[in-house]
Amino acid sequence: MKIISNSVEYHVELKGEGKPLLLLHGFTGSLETWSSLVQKYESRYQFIMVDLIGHGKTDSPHDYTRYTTEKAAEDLKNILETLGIKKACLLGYSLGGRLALSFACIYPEYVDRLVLESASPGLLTEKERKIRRESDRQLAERITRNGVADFIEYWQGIPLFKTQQSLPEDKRQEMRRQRLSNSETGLAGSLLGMGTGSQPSWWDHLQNLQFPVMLVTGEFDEKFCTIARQMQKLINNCEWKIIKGAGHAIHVEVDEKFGKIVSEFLTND
Ligand SMILES: C=C(O[C@H]1C=C[C@H](C(=O)CCC(=O)O)[C@@H](C(=O)O)[C@@H]1O)C(=O)O
Repeated sequence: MKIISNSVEYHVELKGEGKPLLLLHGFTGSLETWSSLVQKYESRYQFIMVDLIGHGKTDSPHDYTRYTTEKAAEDLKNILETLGIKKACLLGYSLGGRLALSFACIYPEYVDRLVLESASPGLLTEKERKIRRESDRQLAERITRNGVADFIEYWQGIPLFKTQQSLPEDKRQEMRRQRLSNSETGLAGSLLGMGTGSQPSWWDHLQNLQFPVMLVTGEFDEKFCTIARQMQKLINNCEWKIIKGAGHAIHVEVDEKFGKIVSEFLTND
């Protein structure tokens, strides 16, 4: 289905019955990344899958200021309102986790429980954010100059995704296909508008979260395990799961184990 929020046409798919669960994919991804999870648990949850702005079948505006975290969070609020959903659980992966946390900080009244997979609350200092904005700007420039295929060739090879090299070929090809289905405009806009250096820092807000939060990181993803360790100290009601045998994209690398821990957390009243 298509839902329009502030002139952006979002591609949204609903599947399953039960507790509403909003699923937010990562940078260069699409809602297709959740197919394994949805297939296994559609009898327990009403899955709301969204292609984020600039991704998948959702619009990719040319004005990168339309991609800000705050505007993307407002879009998610508008989508939930359009669907008549007053409160939902959220599961966000990486960029989708940063957006899920941003949504939860801005619109806490809509959040039942929050699962953050390999995600951060942003960067602590303006100096870090400035440096990151410049590196994301250079990546965006590369995408615009050389195209998506060149960028994905580079992106899938960064150290953060090292563990994905040992995935079965069919899984690697599926990830590649999803990444290649995105546009230069959308990926560049996402980096420029809602990159890690462009979003607000939520570090000082973590202590205010009142709903249950589960952080999930892969044991081989040192960077995001370090971030999760810091986050857990600041969040009142917070579990942190370190998943053996996984790197950054846990829901792809160890999908069965990931689905089990998420489902246990979401049904643990
Ligand atoms: C490389 C870093 O940051 C990027 C890595 C992960 C985020 C993401 O969504 C990747 C999803 C994927 O390709 O599977 C991405 C983001 O949050 O936008 C970051 O730019 C890093 O070292 O922080």
